[in-house]
Amino acid sequence: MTTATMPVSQKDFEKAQEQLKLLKKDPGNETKLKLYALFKQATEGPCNSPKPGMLDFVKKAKWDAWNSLGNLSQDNARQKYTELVSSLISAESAGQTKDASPEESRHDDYETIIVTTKNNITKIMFNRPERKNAINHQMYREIIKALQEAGKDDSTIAVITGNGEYYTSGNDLNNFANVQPNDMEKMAKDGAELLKEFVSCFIDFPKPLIAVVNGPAIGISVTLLGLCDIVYASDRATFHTPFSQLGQSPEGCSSYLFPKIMGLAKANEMLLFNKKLTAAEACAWGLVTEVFPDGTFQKEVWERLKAYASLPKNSLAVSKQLLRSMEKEKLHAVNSQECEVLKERWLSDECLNAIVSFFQRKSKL
Ligand SMILES: CCCCC/C=C/CC(=O)SCCNC(=O)CCNC(=O)[C@H](O)C(C)(C)COP(=O)(O)OP(=O)(O)OC[C@H]1O[C@@H](n2cnc3c(N)ncnc32)[C@H](O)[C@@H]1OP(=O)(O)O
Repeated sequence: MTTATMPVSQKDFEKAQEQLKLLKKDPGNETKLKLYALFKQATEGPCNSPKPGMLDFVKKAKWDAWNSLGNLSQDNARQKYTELVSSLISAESAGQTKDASPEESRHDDYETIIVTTKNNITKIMFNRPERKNAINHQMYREIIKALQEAGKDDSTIAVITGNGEYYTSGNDLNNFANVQPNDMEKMAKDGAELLKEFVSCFIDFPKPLIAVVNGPAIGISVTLLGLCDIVYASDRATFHTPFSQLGQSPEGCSSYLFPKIMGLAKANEMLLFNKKLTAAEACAWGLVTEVFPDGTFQKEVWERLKAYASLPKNSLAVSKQLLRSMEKEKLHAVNSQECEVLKERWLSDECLNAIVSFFQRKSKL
């Protein structure tokens, strides 16, 4: 959470040092390192001392923490130190332990998704439950922004999930509604560009990206699972890619990744013939990593993710990038081609009839 900048005097800073000594509970190594780093930065400025040897673990951890503060000003470091001590004191007096489990912080500026960070995990949650989390243009843009930020923030892993009953019902069909005949070509061109950028963010995401599929998933939300590193699903989830039913064609690199994941014969059933999979089938076909009973889904999955997110962050990131690197160029080429084909599909009578049918309440999946 961002706090307003309030100048902190030298006297407040010294008082915070005294208060820290009164803490009854050990605040945990992570917090102690943060305090050490902020203290050094506040009193000596940016870290200029030579990096300790790899095997000098304690000194190296302290040096890394200090060095990670970069050019943070001494005033700001003093302020952050004072705030951290004050939050530790309040947490202790409220009977809470404030160790390696910081509070959840909510990222501002999003309307269609909720983005939070806690326990080294940035969670991006589709948040239009009354529309089954259908992805409108604003949501595509917000997810792009959230992924770009999550790729750079301090979190170790990122999670994508849905709020409410659905994971998501896929593309919001209103994205095609109310378009004047003269604007159709522009709608298709802009849509293809947005889609290409959106899928690219998944291809390039630099850290482990985990899908927590809390309920039914449709269309693009299913194809993107092939670009996630782990997929956990509730046994209530289903997986449906009704592209031909909608007069459309596969996206999210599924035309390339699904045959690799599940074999061509099974990919054809999903991508050509609209076969809807249960969670158990999706797991047997390799699209889902593990299925959990719905009653214990959230508890079991988040406990597991919390443990994963405490693993060394950089090691996870480089390993993920290694696993993806050989395919990246290919995936971008597939994404471009899929978007080109879709651009044409969106102008086809087959697609337009399917959309009209949905809005006339004649067809639902
Ligand atoms: C930049 C563009 C990129 C494009 C990328 C392309 C991607 C391809 C795809 O994702 S294809 C998949 C598209 N999705 C669908 O076709 C799903 C359509 N929805 C349904 O079939 C049904 O709504 C349902 C099966 C998901 C749920 O049915 P149910 O009866 O349980 O609930 P309702 O239909 O009453 O839903 C509640 C309201 O939400 C609206 N809604 C749900 N999903 C969508 C959607 N995808 N698009 C638009 N609107 C959706 C639904 O219309 C209801 O609204 P209402 O209360 O006003 O009637």
